[in-house]
Amino acid sequence: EEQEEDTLRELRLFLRNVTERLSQDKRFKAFTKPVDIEEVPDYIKVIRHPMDLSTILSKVDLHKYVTVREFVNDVDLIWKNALEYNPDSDPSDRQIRHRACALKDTTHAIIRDELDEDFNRICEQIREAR
Ligand SMILES: CC(=O)c1nc(NC(=O)[C@H]2CNCCN2)sc1-c1cc(O)cc(O)c1
Repeated sequence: EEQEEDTLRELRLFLRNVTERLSQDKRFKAFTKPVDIEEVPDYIKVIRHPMDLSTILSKVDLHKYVTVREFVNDVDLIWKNALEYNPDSDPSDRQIRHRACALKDTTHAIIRDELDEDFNRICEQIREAR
């Protein structure tokens, strides 16, 4: 009903704000756009479920997220893919793994500090009812 649409509108505003803040952070530049298959042809063979911050922003606008949990699941895809694709000890792998861990920790810290528990519970109840 109308109250649910008000709640989901507020969720989309929160998720857009978090996504834009992550996308503006220079550390996360590699995570802002889909990996270019021309540039990195073996990527799609190794990583079955690619994800990036621009795709997440598009999903917010397409009303794909009803809970913060679904949003965090997609952010988790980004950094887990980066850890999986960059397992080696060479400096470029280490640098992107460090940035992937920073993306994880930054996202979870924002959610812990800025998501109201009662608001989150209402979103979870809307998800269960659908
Ligand atoms: C996002 C990601 O996981 C990624 N990983 C890389 N790894 C490497 O280049 C490692 C792989 N092991 C051997 C030594 N090179 S480059 C790269 C990337 C960075 C961008 O700025 C844009 C983009 O589309 C992809």
